Amino acid sequence: MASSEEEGSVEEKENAKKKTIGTLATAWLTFYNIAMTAGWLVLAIAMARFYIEKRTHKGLYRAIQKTLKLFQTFASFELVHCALGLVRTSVLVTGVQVSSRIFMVWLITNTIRQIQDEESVILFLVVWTVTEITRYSYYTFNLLNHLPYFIKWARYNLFIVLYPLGVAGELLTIYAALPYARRSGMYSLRLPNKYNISFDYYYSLFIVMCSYIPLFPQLYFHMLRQRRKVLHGEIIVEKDE
Ligand SMILES: CCCCCCCCCCCCC[C@@H](O)CC(=O)SCCNC(=O)CCNC(=O)[C@H](O)C(C)(C)COP(=O)(O)OP(=O)(O)OC[C@H]1O[C@@H](n2cnc3c(N)ncnc32)[C@H](O)[C@@H]1OP(=O)(O)O
Repeated sequence: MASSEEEGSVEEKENAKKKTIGTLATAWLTFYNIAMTAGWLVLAIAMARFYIEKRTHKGLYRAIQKTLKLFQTFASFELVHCALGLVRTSVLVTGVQVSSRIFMVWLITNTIRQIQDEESVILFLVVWTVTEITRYSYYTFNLLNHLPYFIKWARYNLFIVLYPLGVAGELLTIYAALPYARRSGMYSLRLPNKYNISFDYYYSLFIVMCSYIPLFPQLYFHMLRQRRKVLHGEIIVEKDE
């Protein structure tokens, strides 16, 4: 049987280990949030400069696409953060949010070039940019324990308008992509083939569009609950999501 002295030192070691992990996690999250805020700020400046110089939105997506793809893909780390328990967020909610963005960037706007100049693309780009600058700066200042009230206010109020606008931009963009997806037969597998399976990207886009109906309200109500908790101090018992 271990003596009480030995037990005490095991506990001390465990506590020290937890503290080190906590410090490392905070350092990583601070670095990550600063990098993401900077990335989205660079995007905002690039978009504003493009529009001021060219006076048109045509060609804007092509001009900023590398930065967008880099930082939106980097957002996949958010799934790792909640899976590892570094942040108190549901993997499911984050998964839906991140995967829909990755899908929009890589499988819609990046691959279907003909739609890159659509106004709806600019709509979701502007909305995402405002959202992410606010969100990542909120996380950064929160971690540093110096959160200005206007950032807190913006984080938990702007989404009320920005979320529906972003969703509208995304849905209109997928809708604009439909004819090109149908004509090109891209990412589709027709029968007969050696795997004996068929997949139609065009129809799967309809499924994605329909999936916004049950999934978007979940995200929106999740944010409304967060808003009540953070701005009005309501204690909310979250069900396992
Ligand atoms: C394969 C094809 C799939 C297709 C699926 C199609 C269906 C799609 C339907 C959904 C459509 C979504 C569309 C969307 O892209 C449109 C837009 O985004 S429009 C723009 C407006 N959007 C927003 O405002 C929401 C932005 N997103 C988020 O806020 C988050 O992603 C979300 C997961 C929704 C919510 O975040 P969270 O639950 O984390 O809320 P909090 O910010 O309050 O954080 C909770 C606590 O965790 C701490 N935290 C979280 N992340 C960090 C971090 N990076 N660093 C440090 N701390 C972090 C946070 O501080 C909170 O801690 P505490 O409670 O202690 O204060």
